[in-house]
Amino acid sequence: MKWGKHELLRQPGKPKNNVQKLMAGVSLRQVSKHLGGELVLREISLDVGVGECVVLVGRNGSGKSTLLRILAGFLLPDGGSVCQTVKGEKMYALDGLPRLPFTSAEYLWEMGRIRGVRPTLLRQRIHELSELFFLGTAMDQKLPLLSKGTLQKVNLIQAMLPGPGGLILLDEPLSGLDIPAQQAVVSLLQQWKQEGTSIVTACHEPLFIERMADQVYVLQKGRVLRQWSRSDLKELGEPVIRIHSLMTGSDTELSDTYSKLAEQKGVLDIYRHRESNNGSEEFWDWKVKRSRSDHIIGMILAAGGSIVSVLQEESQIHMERLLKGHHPSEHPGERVAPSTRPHSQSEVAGGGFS
Ligand SMILES: Nc1ncnc2c1ncn2[C@@H]1O[C@H](COP(=O)(O)OP(=O)(O)OP(=O)(O)O)[C@@H](O)[C@H]1O
Repeated sequence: MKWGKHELLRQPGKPKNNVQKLMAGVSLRQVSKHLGGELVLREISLDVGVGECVVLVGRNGSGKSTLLRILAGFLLPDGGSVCQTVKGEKMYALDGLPRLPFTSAEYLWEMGRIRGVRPTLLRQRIHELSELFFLGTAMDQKLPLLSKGTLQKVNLIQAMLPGPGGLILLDEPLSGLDIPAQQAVVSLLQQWKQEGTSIVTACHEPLFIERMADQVYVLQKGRVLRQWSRSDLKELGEPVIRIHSLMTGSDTELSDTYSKLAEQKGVLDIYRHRESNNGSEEFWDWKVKRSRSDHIIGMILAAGGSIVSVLQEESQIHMERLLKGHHPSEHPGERVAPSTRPHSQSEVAGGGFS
């Protein structure tokens, strides 16, 4: 389902595209914050343009939630300045939605009213968002009884009631959500971004980062370790498809096939899993560029292999390395020569899935 078929959340007169990206939508300069006697944010400077998405990544305790709370105005910085010229509402879905004794529907209604959304519009928005996030009967359940993922959906919906424009702050928005709900959130946020909504979010989902981020700030112990831009993410190249194939033949034949196919354009990695020491069957896990996947599947079949499964789109961001400060497109490992080993071990060409 594509949000906006009713055009309700589109602000009249606002262009859908070509939103001017002002570097001064939100600016933090040298912001520091102590909590419990500890310096948890150290001289953070950050700019969010209008219609830009900034993603904060970092290990637990690196300061992401504290930074979001400062942007939301829940915490005041001890040092530095926060300047916001973004027009429109400031919306937030931060961690820890209180489990108040309301049903989801009651809670969303009250939150919308507090935010000043007119009743007719509010009713429409609650209806559309609850459908989009597949809330179903959970609308009539009390918040304390909701599952973690469902509570997260309610949290996101309450943040989105004012509609696009302004600034939205999201702490791990996809956490606990099922795949359809994750996809719904990402496509809605993509649409909101195009309509000029500035987004700041702590998120560790590589595909979210790849699709949404204009800037990525890597936090480490309260500092900005690295900052990456959209152009850095563009170096990631196109999305990746995983193919699982069954290959048959003698050791020599399989090695020949491997040598031939591993060099094909668009092949990024191949893991070889031998079924048994004596047998002539191997499972190969492939990582290939999407644009070459049909061609490579054809080559596998032509080599006498069969396709066990094809999985869609994997992000090329290596999160662990990103958190350590490496460039988003940098991958570990080099291609190694193929060899055959027992089933318990696997071979890898060109690094690994990790
Ligand atoms: N109210 C508080 N009092 C004292 N220390 C706090 C408080 N809130 C957070 N901290 C500390 O501040 C540091 C940063 O916490 P924060 O929640 O911002 O990190 P985070 O990057 O969001 O972590 P996580 O990924 O686990 O959510 C941590 O060391 C945390 O223990």
